[in-house]
Amino acid sequence: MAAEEREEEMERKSVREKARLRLREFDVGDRFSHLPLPKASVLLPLMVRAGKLHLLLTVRSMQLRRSPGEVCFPGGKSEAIDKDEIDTALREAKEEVGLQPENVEVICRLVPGIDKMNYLVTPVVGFIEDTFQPIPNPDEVSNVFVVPLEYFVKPLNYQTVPYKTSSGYQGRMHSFTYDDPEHKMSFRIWGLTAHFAVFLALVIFRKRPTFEVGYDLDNLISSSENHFMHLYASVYERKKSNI
Ligand SMILES: CCCC(=O)SCCNC(=O)CCNC(=O)[C@H](O)C(C)(C)COP(=O)(O)OP(=O)(O)OC[C@H]1O[C@@H](n2cnc3c(N)ncnc32)[C@H](O)[C@@H]1OP(=O)(O)O
Ligand SMILES: [Mg+2]
Repeated sequence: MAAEEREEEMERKSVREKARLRLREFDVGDRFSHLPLPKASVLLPLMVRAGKLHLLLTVRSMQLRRSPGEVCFPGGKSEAIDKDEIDTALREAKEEVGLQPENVEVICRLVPGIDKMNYLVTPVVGFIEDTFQPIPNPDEVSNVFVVPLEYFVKPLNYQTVPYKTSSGYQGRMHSFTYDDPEHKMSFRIWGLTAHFAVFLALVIFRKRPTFEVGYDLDNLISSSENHFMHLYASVYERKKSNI
């Protein structure tokens, strides 16, 4: 290995090691697994490219019934064969973009979110190699692209949009437009996907973003869990009153 390559390899390892340590502090493990909602998982695939962390994202096929054409992470609903949320994320990533589970270094599970169908969606963070060549399954995925993780704290094109869930919970959603130099295309990343990407960037970079977030950044762990519990309470109350 040439000296330059050796240096690059060492830099890659140190970027990964720093991120790994920060992520482990935020690992929720199976603490939310008992909640009585249908389950889904997404894989937040991190890679180091040109010395910087990047996230891999997909564009959903236009043929899908749910959220066609939207940007999301590889992922999907839990199936009976899945042992836990990590299994679901890895199985779905294999099905959707041809990522082999043995090529993912799983680091942690982060605080879940709730989607518009009231699924409990667990984000699983894992490292992949930057040499990974996705094989999109055309039934589910129409495109795959990568975004520097830093974009989710320091975007060039950002909006915040109001939303109200079916359970009556009101909030604001992040919406990023990313001009991808590789595909020479713009991608809009919003909603739950943007929410997970922002949280991941906050956990890893520990710096104040250039836009408002609904967290106390000095107490990110408790603040993110409180945020989720408010959302969950509103969904739970609604489900109870519908019984
Ligand atoms: C409250 C905020 C709400 C929002 O944020 S909306 C704004 C932006 N959108 C987002 O952020 C996307 C958020 N959603 C997601 O990430 C995903 O929908 C979520 C929650 C992880 C669930 O994963 P999905 O991908 O919907 O589920 P999935 O992968 O299990 O299945 C998708 C559909 O594909 C189908 N499918 C699976 N394998 C297939 C195959 N081999 N050939 C053809 N179709 C196949 C599967 O049946 C499913 O269809 P359906 O949804 O049941 O109609
Ligand atoms: Mg899916």
